Parts: sequence; structure tokens; C-alpha cells
Amino acid sequence: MPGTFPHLATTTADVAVYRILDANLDRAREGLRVLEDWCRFGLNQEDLTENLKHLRQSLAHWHTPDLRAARDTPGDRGTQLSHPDEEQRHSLSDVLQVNFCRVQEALRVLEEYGKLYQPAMATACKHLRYQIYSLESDLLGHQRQHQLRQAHTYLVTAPQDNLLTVVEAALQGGLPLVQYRDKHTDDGLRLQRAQVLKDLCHRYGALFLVNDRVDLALAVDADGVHLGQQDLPLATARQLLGSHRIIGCSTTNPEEMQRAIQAGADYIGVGPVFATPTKPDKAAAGLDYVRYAAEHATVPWFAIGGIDADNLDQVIQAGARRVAVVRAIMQAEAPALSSQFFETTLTRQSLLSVSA
Ligand SMILES: Cc1ncc(COP(=O)(O)OP(=O)(O)O)c(N)n1
Ligand SMILES: Cc1ncsc1CCOP(=O)(O)O
Ligand SMILES: [Mg+2]
Repeated sequence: MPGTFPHLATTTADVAVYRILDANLDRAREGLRVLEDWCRFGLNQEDLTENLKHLRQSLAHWHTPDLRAARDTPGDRGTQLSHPDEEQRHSLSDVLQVNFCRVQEALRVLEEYGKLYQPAMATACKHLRYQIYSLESDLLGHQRQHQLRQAHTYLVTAPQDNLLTVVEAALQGGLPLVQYRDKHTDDGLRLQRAQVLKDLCHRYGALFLVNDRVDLALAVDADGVHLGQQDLPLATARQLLGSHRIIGCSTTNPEEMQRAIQAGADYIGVGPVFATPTKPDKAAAGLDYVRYAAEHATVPWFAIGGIDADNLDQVIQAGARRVAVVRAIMQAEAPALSSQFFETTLTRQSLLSVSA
């Protein structure tokens, strides 16, 4: 077989290899186009768009007429094959993840069969595959930041027996952001719960962060971590989590806010706005600190502490457009309706503020 690949396929095996190369060049280029279009139209990320376009064009170079000539779509038994997982996508992140996998698999196939056809092609596809791996974490990081900016309601969970039922109901109500907070359960159970919650959030296209614990966040590949003033320094957490994950920071006053932003926090908590039994050890920072944040915060910020449907208007009037809650959803009769109420009210207010 080696060396028996003239420009026109001569044996049945040659034709089959040509068809595999043709199909996978199509697969890889189509997947790259899906990723490129989200970077262009969804994330408005020019660099990422340019990178993906360049990779797509590099692949096109190898898609020669003799490979295309081997195509036999009517004779392709695979066109009828499908799998339930291929028929639906749970979220944008799901679309991105699936298409990264598609491109990586196709490049692997091109590398292996390319060794029979043109070794230079195999080498080129290997290099492209490694470029895609690093592009994936970069794009994932931008997608997380995009989702964070779009989120207006942040559920911070409380340890209760119906934790999963409440969180799933809230996700069904459109909750975009969840933080697993559990100060006293043993680590084995916390790890297990964090993994289940992360999978649940990603099934609904929501971000999942872990409170306090960078190790748990890494162990379950969470989207990030939320740090308080007594937790790991943000710089250390950033070293461990990297730039593609989200790090949030609690703040109760302007000094803590400025320190958190200078340290590179992707978002901050602003509160407790009102005294709350959920965090009885912390005095209320009051609406004045919300007003200060509205004026000075240069990163996304979530008002937190004693916030519910009854006092949401006051918090909005003080300038908040994002809130984090525990009891208002965890103890709601209907967590889905509660999430929907917060998210629609705050999203509407944000749009009104932008157009004002
Ligand atoms: C969004 C948000 N803001 C503040 C907190 C409080 O964090 P927590 O770990 O409960 O308390 P401190 O570490 O800040 O004392 C939060 N969880 N989420
Ligand atoms: C975790 C946290 N950080 C500041 S206040 C608070 C608790 C908020 O709980 P609730 O929304 O039930 O008042
Ligand atoms: Mg903490």
C-alpha cells in the first residue's frame, strides 16, 4: 500500500481512504465554521474568529479534487445513522463542546489516514489538532464570561434535603448561575453533590461555581469559585484555576471592592444588603453600599443578603441589576417561578437602563 497513492485512486482500498479523508475534511471544516460563527456573532471576539477562519482555510488547502472525486454520498451507509444525543443540544456551551469534539476527532482521523496518502497532510492535521485544544479552553473562557455578563439572578444554595429538586426547578425557571455553598458537610459528600449539581447546571446551560473551595471546583471542573475575605487569596486561586475560569469575591465595603477588582475578580458580591439569618455573623452593609457599587464597580456585581421579591424594587432603585439569593429561591413555594420573576424583572430593568 505505501506509495500506491497516485493522484487518482486505483484500488478499492485507495478509494475508501480517499472517501474517509474527504468526509473528515468536510466534518472538520463544518465544525470549525460552527465555532467560528459563534465567536463572530455571539461573542464578538475578532481574534478568536480570525484564528478559526485561518484554521478552516488551512484545512481547505488539503481538500483536493482527487479526494472530492472519491465522494459517493448515495452509497454512504453512514448517512442514515444517528444517535439521540446528536438530535438535540442543551445549551450554547453544548453546541461549542460537541463541535470541538467533532473537529478534534476528524483531525485525528485525517492524521492517521493521511499517513497513507500524504505524510505532510498527517503532520499538518496533528499541528492543527493541538491548536484546536488550546483554542477550546480560550473559547470556553470567553463563553463563561459572556454567560456571566448575561446573568442577573444568582442562586447560592443552602444545604437542605430537597437541594437537587429546588435547583432543578430553579433552572427550569431560567436560572443562569448557581453557587454550591455548604460550610459543614464532609468533603466526600460535598464532592459528590458538587459533581451532580455541575452536571445539572450544564444540562440547563447554566454556570456552576463552588463557594470557598478551589479544590472542589477543580475536582468537578466547575466554571469557577466564589471567595470570601477569609478564603484563599484571589491570586492563589487564579494560579490554580487559570484565566479561563470565573473567580468571584465577597465585598462589604469600598476598600474590599477596590482590592477585589485590582486582584482580578471577574465579579463581586455586594452585601449583605439587609441583615439575614442565612449569614447571621455579618452586619448589613445597607443600600448605600449598593449605590456605591452602582457608581464605582467596574466588573459585574451581585447584590446579596436578605433580598426577596418584596424588597427587590428597593435594591433595583439603589442601582442593582444583578442579585444573589439563598432563601428567596431555596425556600420558595415555587422555585421555578421565583427564578423566573427575578431574572425577567432584572433583565427588563437592565434593558431599560441601557436604552435610557
Ligand atoms: C455572590 C456571593 N457573595 C457573597 C457570598 C458570601 O460568601 P460566603 O463564603 O458565604 O461568606 P464569606 O466567605 O464572604 O464570609 C457568596 N457566597 N456569594
Ligand atoms: C452568602 C451570603 N453572603 C452575604 S449575605 C449571604 C446570605 C444571603 O442569604 P439570603 O438570600 O437567604 O438572605
Ligand atoms: Mg467564603
